[in-house]
Amino acid sequence: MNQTKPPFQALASTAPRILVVDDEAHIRELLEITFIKMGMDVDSAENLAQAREYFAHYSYSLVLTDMRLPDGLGLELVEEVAQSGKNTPIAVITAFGSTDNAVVALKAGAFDYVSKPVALDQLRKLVNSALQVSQIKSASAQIAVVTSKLLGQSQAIQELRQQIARLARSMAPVSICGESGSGKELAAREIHAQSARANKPFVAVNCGAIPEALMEAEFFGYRKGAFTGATEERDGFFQAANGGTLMLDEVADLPLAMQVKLLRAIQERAVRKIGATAEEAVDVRIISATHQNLEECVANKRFRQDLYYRLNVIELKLPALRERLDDVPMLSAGILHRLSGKPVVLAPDALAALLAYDFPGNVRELENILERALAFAGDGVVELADLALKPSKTPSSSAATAAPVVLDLALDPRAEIVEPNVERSAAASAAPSSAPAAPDSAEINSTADSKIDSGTKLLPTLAFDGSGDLPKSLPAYLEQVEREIILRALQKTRYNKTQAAELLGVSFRQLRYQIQKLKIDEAE
Ligand SMILES: Nc1ncnc2c1ncn2[C@@H]1O[C@H](COP(=O)(O)OP(=O)(O)OP(=O)(O)O)[C@@H](O)[C@H]1O
Repeated sequence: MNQTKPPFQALASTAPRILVVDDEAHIRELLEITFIKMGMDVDSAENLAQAREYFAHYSYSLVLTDMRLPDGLGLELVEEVAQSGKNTPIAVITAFGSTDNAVVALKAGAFDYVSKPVALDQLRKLVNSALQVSQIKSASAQIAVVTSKLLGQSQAIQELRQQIARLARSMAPVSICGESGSGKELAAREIHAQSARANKPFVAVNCGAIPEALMEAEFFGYRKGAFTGATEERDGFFQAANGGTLMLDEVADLPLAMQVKLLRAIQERAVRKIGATAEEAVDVRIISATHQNLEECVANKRFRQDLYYRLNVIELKLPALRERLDDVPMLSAGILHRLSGKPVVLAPDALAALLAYDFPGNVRELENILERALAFAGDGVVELADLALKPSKTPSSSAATAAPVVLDLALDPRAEIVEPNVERSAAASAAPSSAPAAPDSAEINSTADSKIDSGTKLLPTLAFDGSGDLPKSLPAYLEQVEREIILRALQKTRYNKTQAAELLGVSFRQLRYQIQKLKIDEAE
């Protein structure tokens, strides 16, 4: 405990050093003892002025400050430390129940917070994360540039990569917005991969894909015997992501009742399994994403303001591809290389056509276009016609023999990126078999085995009968086939997209993308 020693002497110790700022002597003492037991050196300050002096003289692995101090607010220190350029993680101690303060501090640059009364195990976790952050902090900016999977050299993407590297050092919830296919999930994965949580799970949950009746079980888990069919205890998404990151994709699709439960879990950092009496602590960083305007959802009362406030601590905006078309050459080269595994080039007029396109489906659409083009391209060159960007172009007859329906869906490059032991997407895991059944599951089970017939069977219902003349436009024809099949699957599943996707053998995201792309009105 160094408060009585003459300050600012040269340091002999190489142990991590922590600065505790609190005006209450007994709290300082408790914290000092805890940190010393953890093998750290501790300096204590009882007000802002002292804290500033310490911070100016020493390098710290963590600063931990109370919010209310005799000569000012802990928030001022948060801002000063965050802007000091020293990359020191700072965390705040908030009064019990004062989560608003925590949000304000996180927004100002705090790395994390603990609430009074301070739980020692939470404190230890916080310190361990801070130490890891300090260790990786200098390397992380370089890692971001060298190993980022977010391709592109545009100003917007460079800034995005820098923002991600900064966000990776904090625990603050991040809300990612951007059009469909613009890279929101990829960005979330990067934040996780560059954070101190990288070796813990990243769990992506598609909130729009979980039947409402199963949500609580999916998010929080359940105890054996909690309801009929709960034959064994099961963890939910929160437990699966413990220590790591939980991505709530399409968060605007959460029903209001679930929003209340989620807010509580996030605030308390604890969840209660269905059928359990006690809560269990969970240490999860939340990243949410949506392509909808959350503020509008709040204004329309479809999204709770308090949850919005809690999730939207830091906002990350993904630019649409049409706003950064200068990234198209690099993205195309990267995607073609990934898909074909050998050198493939874009003919100059093909590249020019892509540069003139506005990509309503963003990078995912570019991937789709290139994947389809690769199927047509020969000799390692993708020609303009292979892109099939303009429906008026007459396709070659050899292309017309390709199996049409399978083509667009099966070749979709967005097959879920499954990383070993980290992924548990809601769409993929669907309902726990033993959890309460979705209202229409009985009907689905009866059809689940019989996948929709292959495209050739459907052809007679379309203008082209496959026997003589070629269709006037192959892309338009294929779209029509695809639209018809998707509509049939949707009707058959009473517009349950998760089950329709299962029926068609594609992922939920793939189906949702096709529905948007083909502008399928679900009331059709
Ligand atoms: N900058 C990028 N560099 C390389 N690939 C990218 C980039 N941005 C997106 N992608 C790729 O585009 C596809 C779509 O990205 P992603 O799934 O992250 O989008 P999204 O915004 O989460 O979509 P949705 O809103 O539909 O959930 C993925 O295959 C992803 O790897």
